[in-house]
Amino acid sequence: MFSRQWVEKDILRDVSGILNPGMNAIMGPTGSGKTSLLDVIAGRKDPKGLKSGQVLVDNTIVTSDLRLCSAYVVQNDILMGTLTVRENLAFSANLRLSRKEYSSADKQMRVDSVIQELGLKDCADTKIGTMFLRGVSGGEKKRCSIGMELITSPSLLFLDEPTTGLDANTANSIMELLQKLSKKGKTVIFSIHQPRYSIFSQFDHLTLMNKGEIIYAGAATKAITYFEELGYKCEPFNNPADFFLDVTNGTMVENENPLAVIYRKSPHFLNVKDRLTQISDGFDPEVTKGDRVGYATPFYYQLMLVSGRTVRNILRNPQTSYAQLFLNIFFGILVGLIYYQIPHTLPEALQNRTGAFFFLVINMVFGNLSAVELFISERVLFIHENSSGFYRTSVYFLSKVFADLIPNRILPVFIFSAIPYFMMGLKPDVEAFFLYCVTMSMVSLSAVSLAFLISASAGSFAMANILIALPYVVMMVFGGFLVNLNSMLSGMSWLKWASIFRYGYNALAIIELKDQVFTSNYTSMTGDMYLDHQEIDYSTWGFWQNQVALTGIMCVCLILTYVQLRRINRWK
Ligand SMILES: Nc1ncnc2c1ncn2[C@@H]1O[C@H](COP(=O)(O)OP(=O)(O)OP(=O)(O)O)[C@@H](O)[C@H]1O
Repeated sequence: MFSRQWVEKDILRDVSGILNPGMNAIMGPTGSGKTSLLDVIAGRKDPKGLKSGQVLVDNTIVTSDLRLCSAYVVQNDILMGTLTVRENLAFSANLRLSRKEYSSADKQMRVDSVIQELGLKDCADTKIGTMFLRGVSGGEKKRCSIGMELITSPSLLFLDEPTTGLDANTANSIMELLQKLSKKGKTVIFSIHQPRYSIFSQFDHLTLMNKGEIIYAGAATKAITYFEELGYKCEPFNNPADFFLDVTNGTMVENENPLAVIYRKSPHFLNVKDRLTQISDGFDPEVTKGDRVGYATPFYYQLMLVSGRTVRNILRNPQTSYAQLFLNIFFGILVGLIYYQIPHTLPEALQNRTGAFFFLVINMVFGNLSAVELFISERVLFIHENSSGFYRTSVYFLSKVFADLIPNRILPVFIFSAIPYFMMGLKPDVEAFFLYCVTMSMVSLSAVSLAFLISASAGSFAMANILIALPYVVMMVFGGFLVNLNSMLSGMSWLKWASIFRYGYNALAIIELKDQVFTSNYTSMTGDMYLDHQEIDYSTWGFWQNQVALTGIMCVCLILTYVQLRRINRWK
């Protein structure tokens, strides 16, 4: 149960070749290793998995830096659904084109020309679409994904199955566009499953894969002759792509791949091997290490654009924000009604006040549970954009803090705080009200920060829900209201130091009860006496230490959130 056994699997074996500018197709049946090969060449596979071999681009060893200066179109389109096609393209252009070389007008022109080239004019101002919002069609989405990469005019373009899921005409027009680019001297490398003839005829170079090995790599036009020489006949009118798949099917003999063995002995491969040996002989890894590639745009500019997009996304998808606001108003009124005009007579005066404070803190903490979805729902988008050089991790993190934490988590708190404060008839004092709002905001911020940390650490909602429930419930028990912390086992009571509930509850109790006098028929009791009895330090520092502790929890959680975002695995 506790020991993990890793089973090693050979996914690519003895794969060598040279790809030049032009249309380079990687073809083969499903599971033959097309995507794996593409990812290795593109520097997107975890180097730990590569046991031997080297990939060179322009005589430079491929590192993850290649991701910043090449383009990669993934199989499942990853776009911001609430933005239009034009806005998505502009986002890519603004972040990935250097401001020194391109003015705003130049970037605008590039967006327009990509829209023109990809035939996206009719849907340029249509939103991409989300789960709840019908947007552009699948083909238009695919073209937009390609456009996001073409914006930078990359000399090296990788595409993982660019035609999968598209109708024949759309697939054809996309391949024609890629061919046009390749004619301009760009190296287009793509995996493709079963192209029709008109698409196949656009390939310059073909790499045929079967079970992780190459069974042919060379000019696409010479592939049929190669297999005919081996005794395989392509029937007239048969699509060569279908013919190659038929050839690969059924050629495995136990663990042997005879076609791969024959290919490795062919004069063509020996020739390629000689050229590769020459390249590696004249290759000095130190001299050819290549300069570190940086981001195209500065930090503050990225922050402005990514925050702007986050705000726009919230405004166009306002359900969560509305629900948050509605929930705050509803619970504010509910608390106000339950504890309406708390009297100054004992025992209600103390019981209702302390009960109300605990209820308010519970609402503040649990009302922010929605924050756990923040990094999970955008995880794929973040990984794709971050690893493709759109923006730094710190930019993404700060954009969430500015565009989500402040408007979504602080503003509604003031509404929630103000409603019950006056309905309950708490201290009619401006300073007390202000300190009460500060405390509620700090409770909200520290609870949200903890939710952010869980969100950045968990891969799924289910996991995040389990992980968030545990600290919230433990902190509630150690909040000082449900159980007397002094009577607790000393081995457990230290947990009170990490309880957001305790700091929030203590601060609210100090603000309201300090210097108040409560009476009953024959006796009177001061708030200070109650605070003494509960061992709550109500000195000035005693009050502020709760705020310091909440700030500390918030800072630690936010720093750890950033660390977790950096640790997310970007390798495929
Ligand atoms: N991380 C991994 N762990 C285990 N097996 C893997 C891993 N990555 C790839 N494979 C296996 O390697 C083989 C090649 O996978 P790959 O995705 O490259 O194939 P493909 O030719 O692109 O297939 P398809 O056309 O279906 O996308 C498959 O059998 C796959 O299950």
